[in-house]
Amino acid sequence: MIEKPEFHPDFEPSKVGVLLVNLGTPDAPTPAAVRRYLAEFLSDKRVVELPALLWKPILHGIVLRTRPRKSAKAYQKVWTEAGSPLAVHTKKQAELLQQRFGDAAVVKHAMRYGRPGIGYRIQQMHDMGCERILLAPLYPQYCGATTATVVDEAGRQLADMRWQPALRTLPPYHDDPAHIDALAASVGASLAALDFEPQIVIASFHGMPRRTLELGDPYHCQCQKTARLVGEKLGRQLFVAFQSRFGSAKWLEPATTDLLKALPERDIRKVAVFAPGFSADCLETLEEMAIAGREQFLEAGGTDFAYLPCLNSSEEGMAMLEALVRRELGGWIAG
Ligand SMILES: C=CC1=C(C)c2cc3[nH]c(cc4nc(cc5[nH]c(cc1n2)c(C)c5CCC(=O)O)C(CCC(=O)O)=C4C)c(C)c3C=C
Ligand SMILES: [Fe+2]
Ligand SMILES: [Fe+2]
Repeated sequence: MIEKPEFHPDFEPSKVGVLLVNLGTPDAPTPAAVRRYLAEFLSDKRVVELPALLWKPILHGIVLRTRPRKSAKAYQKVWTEAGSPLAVHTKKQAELLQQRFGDAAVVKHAMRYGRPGIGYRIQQMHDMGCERILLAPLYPQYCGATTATVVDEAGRQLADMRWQPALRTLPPYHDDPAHIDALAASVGASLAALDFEPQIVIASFHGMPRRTLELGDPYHCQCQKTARLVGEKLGRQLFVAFQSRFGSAKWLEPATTDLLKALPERDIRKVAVFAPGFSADCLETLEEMAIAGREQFLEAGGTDFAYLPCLNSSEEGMAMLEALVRRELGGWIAG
């Protein structure tokens, strides 16, 4: 029998990990917690692409003094007993995906801002024996402010590790048939359950500064493609709009709020809105669309408004995630 050298450490058997990542959310719906979250999020150069000398005084002198209180009020409207909806859905997605993979992979979730952090999770999974990790940013459309910053953050963690896991990243899945089928099935079922027939259905994506489109970010085109493909599958045209405008620069248009306010004048009084850029419902969909968007539309003269939920941890959504992840794990786990 060959003796193990005394200095040789014990290793866990090699495992495969899957890390689902979403944006992040405050720890509590309070101004202090929201301020901590916004300070981290809005200091990311991938999110606000302004020179630091110009942006830091605005961020610390204006934004972080005013926005936390306003945003905390918005968070309070959607907060649940289990916590922030985004955190609840993302955790659940990881738990259900873990059940689908069983012993074949270790599945965890992380947040780009706030907790649990990406670096913490990569280290934890590596300590558990994951020598191969699939990093899966849960953004169907690629955007520097979302997908790229997740990969940047993982890179910072790897830079500090003596023994790095091998890393793969999930590509954008805006036009993946599994994604389009899941969205069409989910939206189709939600529309069929309504007690009114919407005259139009709006696909509302998170907005981005228009400049990012001019600089070559594929986000705008990928949003248009998702909406076109889902529309084809549903057999109806979808209207694309962009929500959550931030700051005074020009953002992608049309803005969802402007569209909702203008539609009743054109005698469009029954609408349904869904948010195919979000893999889980969150502040931006539940407060900005389902609550504020509804009010804006009804005040402008609309009569019927429906917000249709994201895929979240629905059967369609989980089947899609499993299909995407299984494909990306090709060669790492048995077919
Ligand atoms: C410059 C500002 C912002 C850019 C660019 C931006 C891009 C972007 N964001 C998401 C997804 C989410 N954003 C969320 C919240 C949120 N977003 C911004 C600003 C920008 N987003 C702010 C200030 C906030 C915080 C809330 C507020 O104060 O209004 C969330 C929800 C988080 C939650 O806790 O529920 C998500 C998800 C995408 C997909 C995107 C670019 C494509
Ligand atoms: Fe955002
Ligand atoms: Fe485009």
